[in-house]
Amino acid sequence: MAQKIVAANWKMNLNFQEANTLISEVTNILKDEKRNTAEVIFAVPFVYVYHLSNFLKTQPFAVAAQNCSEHEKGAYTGEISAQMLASVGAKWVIVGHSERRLYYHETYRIIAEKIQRALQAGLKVIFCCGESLEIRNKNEHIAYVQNQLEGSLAELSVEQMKNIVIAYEPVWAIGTGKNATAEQAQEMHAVIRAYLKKKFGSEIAQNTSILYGGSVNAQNAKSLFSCPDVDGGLVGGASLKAREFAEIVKVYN
Ligand SMILES: O=C[C@H](O)COP(=O)(O)O
Repeated sequence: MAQKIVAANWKMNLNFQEANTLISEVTNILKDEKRNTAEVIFAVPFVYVYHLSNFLKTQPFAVAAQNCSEHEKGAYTGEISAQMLASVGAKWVIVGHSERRLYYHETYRIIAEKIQRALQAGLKVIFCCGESLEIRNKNEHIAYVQNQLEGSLAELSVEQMKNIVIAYEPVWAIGTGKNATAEQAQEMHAVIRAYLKKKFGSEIAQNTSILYGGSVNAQNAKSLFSCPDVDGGLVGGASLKAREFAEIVKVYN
């Protein structure tokens, strides 16, 4: 059975003070709840990873970074390695987000290398995939996502796959307020699970969490999360509002 997960992706938002306020508000709201079944992760800007990991140390919430370098270490000015992130308390890292693929030209190969670095450093990975509107309109979305999976996950072992979560994020739904319907999400999640079964076997297919991302909010989370192959969400905009994000987490209560 795959773990249910609700992950916040703050992207490049919030100054330090705002970040502290938000995390305090969210965790305060959630701490009085009967402990829900979902794991809650906050993917925060690099510069807050150390501080927020310490802040959450005694609480049942984990910190993720939003990216890491494909290199282990050395002369890569401005880069942050997976090992550095692990050493300051990150437990997770997002890899292959469509914004990284689009704006920073991350290829399947670079993403595969980042995944290897992250796993070597002991981080768990949220691997993102998803098609653009153009590809969906050509009805090529299924083959496209299958290629993304094959392009970056194919070399992983079954053992390594135990530390991978997949986030299906159709690009046309990200930040647009236009989420995929439950049917569209379920269709692709089933495709992803079928890929996992074929490539890594039934156990990995059953136990890998597959999250949906793209305009998830407190109104649509319930219907999206009740799809049989949707194991939670990767939430952008709505994760910047304490009450709304907490409502999304509470879908699993
Ligand atoms: O990583 C999160 C996704 O890009 C979704 O962002 P959004 O919830 O603002 O659409």
